[in-house]
Amino acid sequence: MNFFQFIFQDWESNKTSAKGRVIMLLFRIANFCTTRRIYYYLLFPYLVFYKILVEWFFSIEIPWNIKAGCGLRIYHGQGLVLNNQVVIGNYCTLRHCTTIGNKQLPNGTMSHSPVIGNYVDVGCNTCIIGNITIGDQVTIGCGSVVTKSVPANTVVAGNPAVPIRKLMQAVEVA
Ligand SMILES: CC(C)(COP(=O)(O)OP(=O)(O)OC[C@H]1O[C@@H](n2cnc3c(N)ncnc32)[C@H](O)[C@@H]1OP(=O)(O)O)[C@@H](O)C(=O)NCCC(=O)NCCS
Ligand SMILES: CC(=O)OC[C@H](N)C(=O)O
Repeated sequence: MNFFQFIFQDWESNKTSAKGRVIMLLFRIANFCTTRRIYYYLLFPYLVFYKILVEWFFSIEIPWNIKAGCGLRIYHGQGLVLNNQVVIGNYCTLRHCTTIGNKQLPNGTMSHSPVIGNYVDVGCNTCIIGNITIGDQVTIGCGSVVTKSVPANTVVAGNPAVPIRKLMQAVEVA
């Protein structure tokens, strides 16, 4: 998928949220700098602008260099923090007051960050931390704390998050 297809898919996914559309457009331009080193140097002033506008003023931390699939939906656009090692699949939804990141291990090092599959729907006020994988088409209930991997087609909720339902119908993953 090329740069313009990403922008088109995000635009479509965020059609109910003008703020989501703006954030994703700004992110995709910044994320374009990961494609070649030269773009990083040429667009460095833009990366500074992106960081100041989106992090400081919008209170959204989507690092410019994360791997994020197409059609990423940002609902409400407040208080979202992602570690720069997070990987997000296609057509996921992220809501406000959500953190996806690493944790300190007993030996003092930092863990990897979660890898999120396709069509994952993350409820508001959620923390997903550690070296874990969230399978395709998982739904995470609002207020959940997820510290363990979640198999595909599962609804989890709570602190700690536990499966509350298994989805019978899986959508076809692009
Ligand atoms: C997880 C979720 C998708 C489940 O929806 P559902 O399938 O309709 O589930 P139900 O309401 O039938 O609840 C099933 C059980 O899970 C519990 N449960 C549901 N959501 C929960 C949550 N977020 N945290 C803890 N428990 C939850 C219910 O209390 C119920 O428990 P019980 O069987 O002991 O009575 C939904 O509750 C949710 O949290 N969606 C997030 C949406 C969101 O973020 N909205 C904010 C918009 S800004
Ligand atoms: C706060 C609220 O109910 O928002 C609804 C929105 N469609 C969402 O799922 O995030």
